[in-house]
Amino acid sequence: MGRAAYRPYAGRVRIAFGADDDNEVTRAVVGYLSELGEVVRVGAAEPWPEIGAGVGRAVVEGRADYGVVMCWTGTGTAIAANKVPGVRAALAWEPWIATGARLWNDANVLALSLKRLAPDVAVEVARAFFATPQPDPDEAGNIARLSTLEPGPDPA
Ligand SMILES: O=C(CO)[C@H](O)[C@H](O)COP(=O)(O)O
Repeated sequence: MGRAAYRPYAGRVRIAFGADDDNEVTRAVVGYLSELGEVVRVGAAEPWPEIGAGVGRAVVEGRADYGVVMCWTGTGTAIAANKVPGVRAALAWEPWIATGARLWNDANVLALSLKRLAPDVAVEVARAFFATPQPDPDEAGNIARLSTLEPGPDPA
């Protein structure tokens, strides 16, 4: 899977973005996302669980096509986003992981650490995520299986 496999997005994408802190890494990522499409900011002043879940809800409710969450580790917002049924949030720290999350997991939310990635690396990871628009068709069964693991509605 080399760089030649990456394809740019055809149209403008709507990206829900939430972070529980603001630094040069979050600003670099938001700058890149703003070039890519429309950035829908979610819950800047809220604690990380609300930010992660808020971004997840924006995606599954169709207010955004994808989400990006950031916190110190990236893990808390990823966990919170994954509590929302229909979200497939993936923590990535290098481009190959982000590409694989799109290809093999159809991840719809990218989670990044705002403390442990350099700004240019964070942007490269996001670029890899958004340059991979279609999941691998061979993984369709496994990706569909994920939704069967989600809790169903409470019995009446
Ligand atoms: O990485 C995080 C969660 O995984 C948070 O960003 C980190 O724990 C800081 O949170 P708070 O400002 O609420 O102490």
